[in-house]
Amino acid sequence: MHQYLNFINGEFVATGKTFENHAPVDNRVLGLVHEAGEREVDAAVGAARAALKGDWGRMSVVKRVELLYAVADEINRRFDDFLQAEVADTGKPLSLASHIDIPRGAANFKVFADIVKNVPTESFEMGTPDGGTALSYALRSPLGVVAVVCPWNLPLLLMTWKVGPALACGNTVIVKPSEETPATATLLGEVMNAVGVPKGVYNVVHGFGPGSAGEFLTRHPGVNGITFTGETRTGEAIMAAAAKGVRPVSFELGGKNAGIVFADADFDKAVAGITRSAFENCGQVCLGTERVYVQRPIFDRFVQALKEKAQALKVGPSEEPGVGLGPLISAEHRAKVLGYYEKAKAEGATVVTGGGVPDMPGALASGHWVQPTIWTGLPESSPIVREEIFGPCCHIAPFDTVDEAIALANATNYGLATTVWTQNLATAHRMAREIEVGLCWINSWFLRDLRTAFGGAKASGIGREGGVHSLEFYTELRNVMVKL
Ligand SMILES: NC(=O)c1ccc[n+]([C@@H]2O[C@H](COP(=O)([O-])OP(=O)(O)OC[C@H]3O[C@@H](n4cnc5c(N)ncnc54)[C@H](O)[C@@H]3O)[C@@H](O)[C@H]2O)c1
Ligand SMILES: O=C/C=C/C=C(\O)C(=O)O
Repeated sequence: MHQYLNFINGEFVATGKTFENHAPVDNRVLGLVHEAGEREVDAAVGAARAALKGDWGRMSVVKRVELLYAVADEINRRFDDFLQAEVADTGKPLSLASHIDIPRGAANFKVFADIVKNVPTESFEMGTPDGGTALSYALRSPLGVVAVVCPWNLPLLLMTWKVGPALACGNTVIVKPSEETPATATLLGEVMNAVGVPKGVYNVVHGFGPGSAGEFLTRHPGVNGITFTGETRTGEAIMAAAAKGVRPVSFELGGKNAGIVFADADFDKAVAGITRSAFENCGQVCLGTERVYVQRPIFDRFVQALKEKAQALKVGPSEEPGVGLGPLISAEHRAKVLGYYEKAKAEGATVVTGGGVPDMPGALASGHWVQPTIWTGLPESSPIVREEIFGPCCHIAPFDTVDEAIALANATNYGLATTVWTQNLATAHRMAREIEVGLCWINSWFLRDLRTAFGGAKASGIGREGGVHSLEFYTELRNVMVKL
């Protein structure tokens, strides 16, 4: 039976306490995960602290950057190991993991290695009251020991999106992967040892949230900052933990994103874009679209076209060619999503397609499958339109004016992302300016330039990561004033 061990101070560490890791495609047991207790979390924080004081803390930026490039190259050299591990843990299609998850898992190290190598700081010269001058210059130093708490939907990508800049800025990290997806964070420990990253720089503790590794880590007084991606309500709990000791947080949280399609849009591109944003990764993407608003003249045509796209999605296991939709991550999450499917029916929604569970053959019948689903006809007040479902489903409603589209999109406590489809420049820029989100895609979705600011507004997050913006969280900026 495969064992997923903790990774502390360069060593793989078993504990006496394990839990099963299940494959979403057929619920088979993939292995046993060794849950870290307070002792292991304390050891990981101690190792990270020691590394800051050791070789890693004394290492030049040039050498650090070389090591991060080596990490990326080793991930790419072991591409298939990471691909198989990620696909087993999540059930996502091979095509998706091989084009997005694993390549980005490596790229996240290279982009921040390049940024820290090239980013300038500031300097000012001023006149002083005695008629002389003074020179100020800024220095960046590492934040210190950083806790990285990760979700299960894009496990490697979202973990290295944080570990990459953290290490590039000279910090050390303790990663707490989701209990649903332990594999690739553990595998990265092998990579760190293989390329010579000093022990204690990268640590992994497995477990759950409350009363387990997640809580022990975020409450640990030796942690200098917490970067977290997950549900908004989890963010609230972690923020409370971070308050003791006044530790900074960087949060990527939940969303209930709107997709807005104007009558003048390129119709086929808009249909393809909304299909991706609603159903990719089985709807388990925080940036995904669960609320679609379509301008009235093309509403019926658009609903029909999206229905055809949803019904054309091949549902099946990762390795099957042409699979477009895998399972949800767990039986628990599937029960949550199916609860919303039932709620929509009970509220009288028009079920355009889906709303249930596909028939799967053999062992696959034990997987966490749901049908891609489209609803119309519900009021904006419905929980289906208000609450994050995080599954392959969306509600489509018509609108008439730009003002109405903006009001509909903004009528949520979330503020993560939106995707707007129009060929009218004025409309596009007005939507971009007035929609209250951190990420606005025009005639595109999930198109990523890693140098740009990434994050959510309102209840969807705190702070921005990406490009030089990551340095604001992962470093302390010190101003030095010299009297000349
Ligand atoms: N904004 C983004 O970039 C982004 C990206 C991916 C996922 N998400 C969000 O994440 C959610 C899905 O992921 P999930 O179900 O893993 O989220 P989750 O909040 O349930 O768990 C995320 C991580 O937090 C840990 N955790 C839970 N409670 C904790 C606590 N009290 N203290 C410390 N750690 C705790 C979990 O063990 C897990 O590792 C969705 O809401 C989705 O929108 C957001
Ligand atoms: O599910 C959420 C996806 C988040 C994506 C990123 O953080 C990224 O592309 O850097």
